[in-house]
Amino acid sequence: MPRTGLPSGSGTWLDPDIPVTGGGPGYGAVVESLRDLLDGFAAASPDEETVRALADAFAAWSKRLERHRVGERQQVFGRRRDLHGRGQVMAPKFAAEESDERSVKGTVTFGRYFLGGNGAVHGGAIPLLFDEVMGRLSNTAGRSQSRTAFLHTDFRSVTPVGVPLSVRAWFESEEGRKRFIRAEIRDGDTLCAESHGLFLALLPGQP
Ligand SMILES: CCCCCCCCCCCC(=O)SCCNC(=O)CCNC(=O)[C@H](O)C(C)(C)COP(=O)(O)OP(=O)(O)OC[C@H]1O[C@@H](n2cnc3c(N)ncnc32)[C@H](O)[C@@H]1OP(=O)(O)O
Repeated sequence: MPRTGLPSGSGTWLDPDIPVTGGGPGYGAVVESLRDLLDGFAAASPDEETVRALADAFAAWSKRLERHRVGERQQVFGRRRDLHGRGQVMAPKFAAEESDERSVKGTVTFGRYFLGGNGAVHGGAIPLLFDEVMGRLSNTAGRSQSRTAFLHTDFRSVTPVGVPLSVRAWFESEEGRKRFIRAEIRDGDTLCAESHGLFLALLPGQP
C-alpha cells in the first residue's frame, strides 16, 4: 500500500493497474448523478418547498452514508481509476482519450457548478483541473508518487462553461526527482489556459 493512501500507477493513464472496485459497477453512474445534481443545483432558483425537500433528502442521505464511513485507505471517492475523473466531483471530469508514458490527451466540460461569472469558468477551477491532470500524469507509467511543488497558470482567453474543451498534458523534462510538466486547455483552436508545474517525487517517509 502506498504511503499516502493514494495508489501510484505503473500503467499509463488509460491502462490503470491497481483496481479499486469499491462501490461496485454502479458507482460511476452515482458519481455522474452527483455531477448532474451539482450542475442542476447551481443553475436552479428553487422555490421554498423544493428547498425544504432538498434539505430533508440531503440530511437523510448524509445520515445513511455515515454508517458506511471508512478511513482514507478504504475510500472509494477519487480512487476509481477505471472511471473518467477517477470517480470524484471536486474537479470537472477529465475524460482521457489518448495516453503514453509522457503525455495524455482528452476532453473536459466544465459544468454550471464551475461557473465564475458571465459564462466563464471560475479562475480557481482551471488550476484545479490542471493539477488533477498534470499530477496524475506525473504518477503514471511506473513513476513513484509525487506532489505538486508549484503550478503556474496563464489564463489566455475566457474558458467557457458547458462547452467540450480539449486538454493536453505532457512531460517537458525529468531531472532526478523533478518532473516538469506542461498542459493546456483549448476551445477548438483557441487557447484558453496553459500551465506549467513542478512535481517532486516523494522521498521515503514523506507524506
Ligand atoms: C486513483 C488515485 C489517483 C490519484 C491522482 C491524483 C491526482 C491529483 C494530484 C494532485 C497532486 C497535489 O496536488 S499534491 C498536493 C499539493 N502539494 C503539496 O501539498 C506539496 C507541499 N510541499 C511539500 O510537501 C514539499 O515542499 C515537497 C515534497 C514538494 C518538496 O520538499 P522536499 O522533498 O524537501 O524537496 P526540496 O529539497 O525542498 O526540493 C527538492 C528540489 O526541488 C526544488 N523545489 C522545491 N520546491 C520548489 C518550488 N516550489 N519551486 C521551484 N523549485 C522547487 C528545490 O529547489 C530542490 O532543487 P535542487 O536543489 O535539488 O536543484
